[in-house]
Order: sequence, then structure tokens, then C-alpha cells
Amino acid sequence: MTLVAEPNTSSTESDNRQLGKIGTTYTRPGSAGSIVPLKSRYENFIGGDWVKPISGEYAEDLAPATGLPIAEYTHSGHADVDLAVWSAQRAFSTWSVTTTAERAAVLNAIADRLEQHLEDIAVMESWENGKPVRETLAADIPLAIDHFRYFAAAIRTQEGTIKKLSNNLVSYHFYEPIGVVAQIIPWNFPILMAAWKLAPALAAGNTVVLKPASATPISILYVMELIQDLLPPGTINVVNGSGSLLGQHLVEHEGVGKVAFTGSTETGRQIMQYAIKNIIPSTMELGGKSPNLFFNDVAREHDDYYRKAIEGFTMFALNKGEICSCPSRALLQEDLMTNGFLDNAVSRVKRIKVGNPLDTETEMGPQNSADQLQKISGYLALGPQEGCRVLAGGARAELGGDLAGGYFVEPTVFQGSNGMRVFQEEIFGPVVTVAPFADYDDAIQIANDTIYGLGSGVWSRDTDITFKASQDIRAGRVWVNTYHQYPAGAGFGGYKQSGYGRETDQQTLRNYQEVKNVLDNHDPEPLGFFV
Ligand SMILES: NC(=O)C1=CN([C@@H]2O[C@H](COP(=O)(O)OP(=O)(O)OC[C@H]3O[C@@H](n4cnc5c(N)ncnc54)[C@H](OP(=O)(O)O)[C@@H]3O)[C@@H](O)[C@H]2O)C=CC1
Ligand SMILES: CCCCCC/C=C/C(=O)O
Repeated sequence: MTLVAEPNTSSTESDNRQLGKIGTTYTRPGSAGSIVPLKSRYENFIGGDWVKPISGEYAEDLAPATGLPIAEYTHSGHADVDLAVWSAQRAFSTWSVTTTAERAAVLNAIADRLEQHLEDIAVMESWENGKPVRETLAADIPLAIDHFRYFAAAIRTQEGTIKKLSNNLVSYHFYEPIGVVAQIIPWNFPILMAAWKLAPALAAGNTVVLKPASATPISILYVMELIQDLLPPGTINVVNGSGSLLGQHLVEHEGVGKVAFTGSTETGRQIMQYAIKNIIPSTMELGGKSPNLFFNDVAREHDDYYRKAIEGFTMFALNKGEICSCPSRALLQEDLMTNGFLDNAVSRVKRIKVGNPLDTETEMGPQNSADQLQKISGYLALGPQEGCRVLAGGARAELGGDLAGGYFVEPTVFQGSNGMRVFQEEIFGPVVTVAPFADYDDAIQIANDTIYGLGSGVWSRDTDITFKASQDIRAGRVWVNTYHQYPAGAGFGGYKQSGYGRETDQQTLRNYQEVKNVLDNHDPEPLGFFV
């Protein structure tokens, strides 16, 4: 499986470790013998210090695998946001004038530090989110590390423009940092989503106030503890608390010059309204209902390609389906419904190993929260009510022992049609809906019949089909004969109600920059209007 970036070739401590060896079960963060030393309470990180919330209020962070508390985090208010914005403004005056080489050095140092701590960060992320440690070790954390390295390089190689408009008139375009950036991130990839936003914002010379999701408030603070000595105070400030209480105040703050958001389309729409107040730019990475198209020729032979396509179908269960680009609508050309392909795919789904996220053999952990479990359970009930056939799963997964209180769901395959709500609404769980298509035009029509346009997949051995489909599908990302790869250097973002702006590529720098034009006139003569 090649989900991750090329490994770093520089020599570090981590080179000789056998991370995530199958058969390992990591000890829970905070308990005796764990590689993750946890505090019982995490304050806000503001101005380079650990700062208590002014109200003195805290909330409990729960482990999705058990439903039991991990640690406390701050329930911040507006005054805490004010303090964070003020700290970021102060830091901006010095960070924005550092050289690109200096900023790149800081980003590279962060990457190196994260790499030294890859294993403990991965364990922390798994325990707080519920995602299997085999994913955080192989994807989330390596991708986050690579992101800092990528933007260290990107800022050093970004060019402005210079144009000689006439013998005496020269136009220069320079990119300048915007100022203080508000970044509001979700709980499904807490560290990776922070990296996607922090790395380009810092590289471009901005300072940040980051608001993590309330369901995963701590893993990013664990990372801040590890990297705090590498950053000038105030360049990154992290404030926890309820998004509905803090969001408007943060985004409408006069000291904030830009907002970047990843989360639901509904909340994105609200944040866009807040951004209007001070006319600040926004980037939005929102929901999805991504189609995954399989053409008849995938089953021509039962070879490696066929196995790859079966894995492509099963990818809806990665991160327990809690991914905006989850391939949640599998569209199969008619022969594949009856010639064994669908049966084989369903039987692979039934073998997905659901369990303790800290066990390296686990393929699917618990959903992130009780709220998410409840939302998914609603759709598990809705599918059959709408007339879906249940080909696999369809219920909560009952695990024993101390995982009995965890938020586990069976990976589920529904067969139905694209007009059903389970085909149209973002479930954000391990649920794939399957429908047949007759021919190419039918496939594209069904694929595009959605309000979303984030991810999509096309599977065929015929490169004319895959190329044509990659042009005809209305989505920001078309994976061809693959799915769920997110290398830096490939821009990611949505069409339609999946948002706007691209992340994970050089062009992301432009989300965090103003363009300054200098028009330099060397003509000795006046222009002639008022002579
Ligand atoms: N596209 C994606 O990657 C994601 C999509 N979703 C979708 O959204 C559904 C609901 O999940 P939910 O966690 O409620 O998603 P939200 O979009 O509401 O939350 C994402 C982030 O936005 C914050 N937030 C919430 N309300 C506001 C607000 N008014 N102003 C500013 N920030 C705000 C949240 O803070 P807080 O946690 O404190 O509320 C969190 O940090 C999921 O079931 C899924 O379908 C969810 C997460 C990611
Ligand atoms: C295997 C790595 C998956 C990264 C997924 C990034 C998607 C983020 C999102 O849901 O917004």
C-alpha cells in the first residue's frame, strides 16, 4: 500500500525502528508503560505559553474506543480568543519579516522533530480519534511531516513576476503575508489537517490562531509541546472550546485577516457569512459524497489489477469512513453486479477487522464520538427503510471487555439507487452505497448527480475511458485506478458545495498571500494630464 510520501532519506533515530509491526498492541496514552506521557489537563497554547482559560472552565475529552476520559481541555471564551489574536498579531511583526530561508529552516526543524516522535504522536492520534494505528503510522503522521518539508521547499522556490511594460515602466508582483490567520479544523484528521493549514500559512509569513475540534482537542497540543521550542512565541496559538461559541468571534475579529476551514458544508456556509463582515478571504474544504466508478473490464482477469480494484472498493472504510472524500457511492457497470466482482468486494468488507485502534492488526476502529455514532446509526436504519438491500453490516458492532462502551459500527454495504437519501447525504461513516450503471454516459450522469464535488475514483484498464471520465466528472480530485492517496504536490479541494481553494500544493501558498503590485515609472516626462 503506498499511501505515504517517499520516506525521508536523511538519517534520523526513526530510521531503524520497525514502526507498527503487525502483532503489536500499543499501551494506552497516559497509562503505565505508554510511550505517550499524558497530562491530566491541557491548557491553551498562546504566545508560547500554556495559558489557563479566563473562565477557569474545562471539559472532558473522551476516548472513542472506551467512552472513558483521556484528559481535560479548556472551555475557552471570547477573551481567550482575544488574547490569542493579540499574541499572533505581535508575533506577526517579526515572523513576517523573516527570510524565506529562516522560515524554511523552522518548518524543516518541525518536520524532523515530528519524525523523531512519529510513533508516540501516531499512538496519541489513534487513541484520541479512534483511527487504527496502522493508518496513523503509515499515513497521517508521515504525510503531516512531509507537508512541512514540502512547504519549506515551496516558499524558497516561489517566484514573483516582473514585466517590462515599456522602456520606462516596469511592473513587479510580490507576494506578501496576509497577517493573522484563523484556522478551524475538524476531528477526523486532527494533526494532518493542522499540518495542511499550518505549513503553508507559516511558510508564507503569517501567524495563526488554530481552533481544533472539540472531539479531538488534545493531540495537536501534544504536538505543540514537542515543537514549542522551535517556534517564535505567538506564531502558532491554539485555543480550544466550542466552535459555535468561539467561531463567530474569532472569524469576525478585527485582528484576523483570513480564515481557512475544513468541516461540514453547513458550518462552512456559516463561517463564510462571518468572513463577509471584515471582507476577509476564506478557503473552504467541505463535505462530499464521492463516486467510485468501476467499469466491466476490471474483472477481465483475476490478477493484481483485480485485487487492487477490490481494495479500491473497500477504501470507503479507511478512517472508518470519516473522510470528506470517502468513496461512499460505488457505481458498478452491470456485469460487475453479477459476475463475482461485487460478491468478492462484499466478502472483503465482511473480513475487515474491527477493534482496538492501538492494535496494529485492527483495520477499522471506533467512530469518533457518540454524536457521530448516533448520526451513522440513523442512516443504518434509513437505508433499509428507503428500500436498500443490506449486503454487509448494517448495525453497531458489539465488542466485549472495556471496548463495550466504544463507538463501533460494522462496515456496511447498501445496494440501492442514487435518488435515495443514503446516496445523497454525507454519512461520514463506514457505509458504502452501491448502484449499477449501464454505460459510460449513465455512469457520468449518476456520478455528477450530487450537490458535492470533492473526490471521485475511476477504475478501468482502458485508458481512454479513464481519461475521458477524469474530464467529465465534476470534482476537484479524480483518482484513476487508485484512491485515497494524498501526496503533497497534488492540489486537493472541492467543486460545488464541497468548497473552494486548494490545499496540499504550491498553489496553497497563494491562499495565504496578498499580491502587491509595484508599478515603477522611470519616464522623466509627466503623464500629461495636469501639465
Ligand atoms: N469535510 C470534512 O472533512 C468534515 C465533515 N464533517 C461533517 O460534519 C458532520 C458534523 O460534524 P461536526 O463536528 O459538527 O462538523 P463541523 O463542521 O461543525 O466542525 C468542524 C469544526 O468547525 C468548528 N465549528 C463548529 N461550529 C462552528 C461555528 N459556528 N463557527 C466556527 N467554527 C465552528 C468545530 O468546533 P467544535 O468541534 O467545537 O464544534 C470544529 O472545529 C459530520 O458528520 C460530517 O458529515 C465533519 C468534520 C470534517
Ligand atoms: C490516508 C490519508 C488520508 C488523508 C485524508 C485527508 C482528508 C481530509 C478531509 O476529510 O478533509
